[in-house]
Amino acid sequence: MNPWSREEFAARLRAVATDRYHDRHPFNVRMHQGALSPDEVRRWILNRFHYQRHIPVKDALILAKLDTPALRRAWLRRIQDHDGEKDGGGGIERWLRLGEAAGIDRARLEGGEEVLPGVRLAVDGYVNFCRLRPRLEAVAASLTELSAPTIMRTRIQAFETHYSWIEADGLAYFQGRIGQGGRDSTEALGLVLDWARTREEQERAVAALAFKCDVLWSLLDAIEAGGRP
Ligand SMILES: O=C(O)c1cc(C(=O)O)c2c(n1)C(=O)C(=O)c1cc(C(=O)O)[nH]c1-2
Repeated sequence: MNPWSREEFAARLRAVATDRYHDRHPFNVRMHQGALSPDEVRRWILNRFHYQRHIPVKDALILAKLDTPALRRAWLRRIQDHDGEKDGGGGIERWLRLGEAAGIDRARLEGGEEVLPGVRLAVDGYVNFCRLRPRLEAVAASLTELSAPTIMRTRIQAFETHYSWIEADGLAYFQGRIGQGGRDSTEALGLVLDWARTREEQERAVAALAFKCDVLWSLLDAIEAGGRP
């Protein structure tokens, strides 16, 4: 089978990142409508922290698959975005601040005891996918971020409107991700379009992105179902 043109391939990737994105998940819809209770918002923050803290781990696994200084330098920046260049900077710290702004102290977030089984499995699934699959698929999986700047803008507005009990400085994480997510996804899209040469490779990239949408979706399924009795 002939490969899709660059435009057709990009359009297929964008379609998956839109149609299967977790902004359509009922829990996310309720979050943005302002219908979550404070306990549900806190459950989301606690469980999503498990995802956040594993992002630099999966990015380190991807980094090890890149074979030029330029590619590694670009990917290293993602790890620094999350970990910061020194203590007290970076996205993980900002997520901890979000937790504190919502009344969850950092020891509770860092301890991770309330992370739900389904969330652990979904995050493990993503990390192991990036560990085991070739760079094309691991990078393609990050393309959910094509939809991330939009969801971040909507989320900031929803939090300001409906969850004003959360201190405003807690939203810095989302603000930072608008620019970072846009830049990261543009860069990753360029790599995937360049690397996938055959139709089979293109289809694998699309499947990797669909898998990642499922990871984000199951994360919310687990959070929606809630904790142990
Ligand atoms: O809150 C969200 O909706 C959301 C979604 C995604 C995404 O689409 O994968 C990421 C993030 N946040 C995020 O904060 C983040 O750092 C991030 C990294 C990645 C990735 O796969 O490399 N996705 C996402």
